[in-house]
Formats: sequence, C-alpha cells, structure tokens
Amino acid sequence: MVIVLQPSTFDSNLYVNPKCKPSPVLIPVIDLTESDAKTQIVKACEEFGFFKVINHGVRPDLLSQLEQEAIKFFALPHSLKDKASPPDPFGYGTKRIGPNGDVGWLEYILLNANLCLGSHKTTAVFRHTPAIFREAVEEYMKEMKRMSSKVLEMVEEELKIEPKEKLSHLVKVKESDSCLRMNHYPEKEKTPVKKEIGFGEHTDPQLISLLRSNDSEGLQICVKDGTWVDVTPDHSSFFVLVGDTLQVMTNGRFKSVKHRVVTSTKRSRISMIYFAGPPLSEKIAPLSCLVPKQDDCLYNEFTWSQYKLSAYKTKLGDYRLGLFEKRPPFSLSNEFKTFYDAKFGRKKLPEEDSNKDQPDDGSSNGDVNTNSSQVTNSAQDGNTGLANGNVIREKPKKSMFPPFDSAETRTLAESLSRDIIRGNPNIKWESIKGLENAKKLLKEAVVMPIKYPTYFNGLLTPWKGILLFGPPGTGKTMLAKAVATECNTTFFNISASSVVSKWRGDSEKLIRVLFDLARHHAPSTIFLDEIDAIISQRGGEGRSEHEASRRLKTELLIQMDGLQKTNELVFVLAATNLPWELDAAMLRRLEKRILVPLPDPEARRGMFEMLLPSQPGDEPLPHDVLVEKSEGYSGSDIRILCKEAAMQPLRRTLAILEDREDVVPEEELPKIGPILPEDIDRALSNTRPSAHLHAHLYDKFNDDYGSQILK
Ligand SMILES: C=C1C[C@]23C[C@@]1(O)CC[C@H]2[C@@]12CC[C@H](O)[C@@](C)(C(=O)O1)[C@H]2[C@@H]3C(=O)O
Ligand SMILES: O=C(O)CCC(=O)C(=O)O
Ligand SMILES: [Fe+2]
Repeated sequence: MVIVLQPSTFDSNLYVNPKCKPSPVLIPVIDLTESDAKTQIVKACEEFGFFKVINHGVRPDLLSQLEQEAIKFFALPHSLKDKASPPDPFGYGTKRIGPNGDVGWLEYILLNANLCLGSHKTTAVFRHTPAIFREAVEEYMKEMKRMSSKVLEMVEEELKIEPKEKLSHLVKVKESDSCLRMNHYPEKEKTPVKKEIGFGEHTDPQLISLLRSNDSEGLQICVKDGTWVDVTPDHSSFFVLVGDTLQVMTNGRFKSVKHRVVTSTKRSRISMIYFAGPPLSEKIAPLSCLVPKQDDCLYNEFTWSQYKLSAYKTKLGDYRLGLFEKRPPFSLSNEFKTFYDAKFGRKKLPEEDSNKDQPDDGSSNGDVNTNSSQVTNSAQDGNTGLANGNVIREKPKKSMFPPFDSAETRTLAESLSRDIIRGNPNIKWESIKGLENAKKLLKEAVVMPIKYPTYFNGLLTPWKGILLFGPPGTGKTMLAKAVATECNTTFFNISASSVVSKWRGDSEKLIRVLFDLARHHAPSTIFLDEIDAIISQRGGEGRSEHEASRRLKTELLIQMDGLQKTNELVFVLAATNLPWELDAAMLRRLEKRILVPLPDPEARRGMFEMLLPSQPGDEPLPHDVLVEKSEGYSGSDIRILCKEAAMQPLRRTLAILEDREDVVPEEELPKIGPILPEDIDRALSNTRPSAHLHAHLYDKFNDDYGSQILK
C-alpha cells in the first residue's frame, strides 16, 4: 500500500535549497501482518529510508495515555519543569537542541530507554507527575523495543543477513543504547505567516527510529532528489526512519532519511520518537555479507559510543557520517576537520591536496605530538632530586639512549624522544583545583612508591598500570604532569592516537622502543593519552591494517606484562574519555582505575576565583552565580566561559577604537574597563557545557570498575 505525500511548498531560504517537485511522492505504508511486509520494508528503506507502519500491535489506549500524560507534563509551570533542566542530554529541554547552538520551536523530554541509567534529571522528570506517567513510559519503551526488533528481523530475513539476528539483537539486548524523546511544539498565538523551524533538518544517528505524533502536521522528509515532502500525520500509525548506523551496516544500501519539523499552524504538535540504538561498545561496520569485496566497503569501523560522542560535537544538520567514510567528503567544516585530525591523525583531505604550502607535520592540527618545545635536557644532567625538599637522591649521569640493535630502532627512539618531557613539567598539585579523590589515589599509587620504595614490595609492589578516565577537559593530563613533577620522573607524554596515525606500520616497534627508553630512564612515567585509540582502533585500508593494529595492541599488552615482572619503577599512566571501549585484557593490566570527574562546586569556585578574580575598587564579580550556573562544565568549558566574560570589556574598548580614524599610539591606548556582572550573564548564555553529556556513563563505569578511596 502507498500513501501520497505532497512536495512541500515551503521555500524559505532558511532551509538548504529545497527544490520543488510538481508530482506527489508515494510513501510506502506497510502492514506488519502482511506476508510480504519484509520485501516492502527493504524496498522502502532503499528508496526513502522512511515508511509508515500499520497493524503494529501497540494498544491504542497506551498511545493516548502516554500522550495525555506528556501533555500534562508540558503543562506544568516552568519552575517545576526546570528542575529536570538543562538536559544532560537526558531530562527536560526547551528551544536548544543539542550542545552546539541549534534552536527550535519546541520543548522536549529525552529519556534513556533504561530509565535507571538516566541521570538525576531523568528522575526529576517524574517527580511532579503521577506514577502512571512513568509506568506508561516503561510499557511504551518495551513495545518500541519489540517493534524495532521486529522490523530489523524482517530486514535480516529479506537481506539474508548472516549471522542471524546480527541487527535485531543489537536493539534487543539490555545494553542497547536506545532512548525516547517526547517533543512538544507549543501552540502559537496566531497562525504564523511563515513556516518556522520546529526541529531543524537532520538524520537520526541510531539504527532506526519509531515516530508517532498527534494529528498535527509539520514533519517533512527529504527524498532522493532533494525535495522536501510533507508527511501527513496519522496518530494511530508509526513512522519508521532509517538512522545513520543502519546506513553504515548496510554499506549505504539503506539511506538514513533527512527530516525536519516545520511549524506553520497555530495548533500544537506532540511527537514521541524511540531511537533504537546498539550497545555503546558495539563495533559498527558494513556487514560482511552485504559487502562481498572488501574494496567496496564504504565506511571505517567505529563503535557506537565513538559515533555518539562525535555526533554531540556536531551541529544538528551536519553530515556526521563523513568522519567515518573511507574517503572523507569535500564538505567537512573546519571544526569537523580539527576533530577528524585529532581523532584519526593527519590524513590529507581531498581539497587540501592542492595546498602544497601547508606543513604536514601534525603541528597545525591538534595532533597531540606537539610537545617538542617542552623537551629540556634536565634529566640528562642527571639531576633527579625529588621535589618539595624531602630526599635528594643523586643518580649517575645517563646517556640519552640505551644501546640499540639497529639503526631503524635508533631512528624511532630519536623520533620518540621528541615526545618526552624530560624532568620536570612543573605542574603543582595545588594548581589543579578540586579532584581531591583522584589526587589522593594517584599519590598513593605512584608518588609514594617512588618516594619511599622501601615500603612497597612483596604484596605491596606498586601498581604499574593506572587508568585515568573521565569526560574530556577534566584535567587528566595535568594530573599526570603533577605526578611527574612531584616525583621528578622522566615523563613520556605519548598520544595513542598519534602512535597509531603517525607511526602507522611502525607503531608496534615504537611501543617496544618506548618501553626500552622508559626502562633506561627509570624511574619514569609513560603517559599514554587516548589509550582507546590503540585498543579499539581498526585501520582504514583493508586487512593489513587490522593486522597491524592487532599487533600493536598485543605488543602493548606484552610490554605492560613485562613491567609487572620487574622491580623497575616504570609506570604506565593511561588516560581515556571512553573507558568502556577498553577490552578486558587491557583493563586487567590497568589495575588501578581512577575517575577524573567534572569539577564539583568547590573546584569550580576555585577556578573562577583564579581566572576571574574580583579587582579591588570594582564591583565584586558574582562568583556564586557562576558556580551555580556552571554545573556540568568541565575545566576547559570553564576556561572558555571565563575567556568569553573577559572579552566583553575588551570588546567595549575596541569599539571605541574602531570609531577613531587615526591609529592610537600604544602609550595613549585607553585602559580596559572592569568585567561587569552583565558580562558574566552574557558569557553564561553564550557558552554551554560540552562534557557533561555522558557523566552518568562515567559514574556507571566507576561503580563497576573504578578504584575507590577506602575510608
Ligand atoms: C544537535 C544535536 C542534538 C542531538 C545531538 C546533536 O549533537 C546531534 C544529533 C542530535 C540527535 C538527533 C536525533 C535525536 O533527537 C537525538 C536524541 C540523537 O540521538 O541525535 C538528538 C540529539 C539530542 O538532542 O540530544
Ligand atoms: O517531532 C518530530 O516529529 C520529529 C523530531 C525528530 O526528528 C527528533 O526528535 O529526532
Ligand atoms: Fe529525528
């Protein structure tokens, strides 16, 4: 059966070039009880990435009950709804969609399918609503899980996917990372003259989404030739949307459907969408049964958590899959390129090929091997005096390198030595605000064994592998440097992603040389940042790279085992934002796992007082407000916020200078005025926390695997 969809007549240039097509578009309507439903589903996924489902088996009264309860929630006063806000990403949100500046004409609730995994924002959603709301949500989620696995089973059957249930089990298992979103597009006082953005154009990142709405129009999908078509609402049916992950797994045979919601009537719209996603650690790649020739594989492998994290770094309408295509597309934005480079190293993008002047040495792109400027020769001088005046132990002068068996290894060692901060990175514990637990655990695990080796033998042999995990921007590198400063150990600062990208092919040898060097310079600390890049990464071009990355990982595990067996003081301090990506073998070797969380209010206060001190004679800065409003901000976010506030007085001064025709000589330049409380308000409304979105996942990992302080 097909229904007819009208091409949208909406031609505001707010939206990307919507071509208008005169003839109506036919969208499949699939009766799930019909015998050829699976054939129709596959055809619909290939043609539109979108179809309507009838005879789905969900009780109509469950649909209306959930809708009624959602309406009641949205009708609550803002003071109550705000208790579940801002979303983290779960909870209640209004107007802002995601963390990167997208806005829409809506308010919404986002809930993890496993309600228990939600944050306190999730709990707050249900605090002022009757129990039946939560019960209806739970039953609805079960139904959605059932329907999404059924649709995927049909796809599996029709495409003869092997191994069986390869797709459907991803949404059935309890670890599935699915979520439910309830959107409310409030009614307007007047019928708008122009259509407005309800929810900007985008594709859904997951496998499939199941959408149901009331009978208000607004949903549009983009069909193959770029035309936007209106989807006629139908409160008793579901619409199924192919998401990016299913596009990848079918190697592009199914396309994730671009869609948006425009609001053109006075009437309010309410929609509920279940996003069926795979487990966070699931490796996503084209199914080999759908890609007989390896060369035809369009996407690199990634885990769902990698994709999700990358999605949260992008804007709603960005083409996210470009990051994972074998050949990155031409249209990546600069932010995307920086992220791409940082994650995957410096692979030239096609449009850069002509730019011969650009250095290709990783220096301009956030490639993390930029420490060469910090290389000093202090350890070469043999001074390994311990900081803070406790005991000064003199060590015999050491040559820069141990003897090597070949010129090749020596070259590698030389290259590596550029990544060594020798001696003292000069970061004091006191300069790291907060993180008291992490500091305490680190001092006990690394600092004390180096300072007082006598106590740490036999059963108390020091931990050799330590993992610092937590959201990005929380100070993991600073902590590692504080360890190196206090112990005056030789500090090897290595980014795992650059080991993988920069020394492709040689990376396994490089790890061997790194550990040789570390032993040579013991006591030493190897700081392996982004360890997940080694453990979960798979190469881009075919089999040989998979082999190489497997060997690299094995070599790292062997070297870490070697450390356990000796008394040499070589510590591996690994850091990751994606602890759940690490496999069991690596976790076993990183015996001590320390959470580096987002800063608590005290720590945030310390940072604000340090970065934005109130000046005598000026109006005191509202540090209390800053502390209260910056919940969920990481250390880096706070730095950005403070910079934004500090820019305001400079902007005022620059505006005065801009009006002057002559260039003001330096000695006559006006003084920059004070930061005003309104500058703080402005900075707060212009910046958003980027790191809090997965805070609950880190807590969960910490509960399951983390090291706690014994009281
Ligand atoms: C702008 C954003 C909102 C979003 C996360 C993102 O950074 C990019 C993807 C967006 C999206 C679209 C589909 C779903 O509504 C959603 C929950 C998802 O998984 O990806 C949203 C994200 C969100 O609003 O949190
Ligand atoms: O509200 C709708 O109908 C669609 C919303 C949507 O696309 C989303 O939440 O991802
Ligand atoms: Fe969507």
